[in-house]
Amino acid sequence: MLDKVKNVIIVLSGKGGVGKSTVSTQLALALRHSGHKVGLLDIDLCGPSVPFLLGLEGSNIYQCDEGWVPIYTDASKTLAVMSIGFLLKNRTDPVIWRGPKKTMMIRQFLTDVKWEELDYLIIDTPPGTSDEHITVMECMREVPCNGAIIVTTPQSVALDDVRKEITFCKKTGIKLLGIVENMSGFVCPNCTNCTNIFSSNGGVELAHLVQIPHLGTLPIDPRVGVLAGSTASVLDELPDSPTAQVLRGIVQHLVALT
Ligand SMILES: Nc1ncnc2c1ncn2[C@@H]1O[C@H](COP(=O)(O)OP(=O)(O)OP(=O)(O)O)[C@@H](O)[C@H]1O
Repeated sequence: MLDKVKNVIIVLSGKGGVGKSTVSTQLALALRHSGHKVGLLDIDLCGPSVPFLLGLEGSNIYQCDEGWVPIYTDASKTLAVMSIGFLLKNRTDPVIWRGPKKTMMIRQFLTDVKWEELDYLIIDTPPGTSDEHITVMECMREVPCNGAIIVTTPQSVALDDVRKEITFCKKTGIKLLGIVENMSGFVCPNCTNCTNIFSSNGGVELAHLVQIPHLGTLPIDPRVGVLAGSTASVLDELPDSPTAQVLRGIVQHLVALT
């Protein structure tokens, strides 16, 4: 039930391991930090990472008359989370499902979860343009979907796949809100200097090429990895970091759009 959800934002990438779930969780935490009520829906059925990233593994979903109740991270219910990870008996159990079953599960996440009043619902997706993406795009025709944020790393091997995702969004009519370039350079934990280990600027150039906004460039920052496993926001824990600055900018951009 998405009738009480004001804004829906999908986080996508053609490539695995580029930091979609990290960006999704930190964006959800940053929106909450700025006073919004937020939901985070993980539709990566085969590799759900949101329960781990927020330290919610082992949490159990229960059902009320109106549907599944999402996991709330705090008593004030400012962050609601749903993932298949909460429905598996063991976190190492594989989900071996064909398309129709995946489609049914994602539809249930959108229609059978009792999402309370939310300012933003962030949807974290698996890599690629498969059943999960097609289903969510179909469902988005019926709800107030603001559009998609594309996450990429700067290397051309990721950018090529990300371009496919952009074409997919255009074909399915989902608005592209912008590109986030992640893992762009390494911030030394000792001197805080940033070194470009791989290439840099690929996301910026792609945004320019496909004429969508570049929302920001996030460095590799081991301190961000350390925050995984808790509901600690980069904005609270590392307020002066380049990551926090970029997240603040993305939040401002999204709030201005919505
Ligand atoms: N900017 C960053 N700085 C440091 N570590 C990062 C950063 N972004 C992501 N990571 C780390 O990289 C790993 C992969 O990130 P994440 O799980 O978010 O990627 P993903 O794109 O969602 O992967 P998947 O292919 O499962 O969808 C995680 O261990 C995460 O902590």
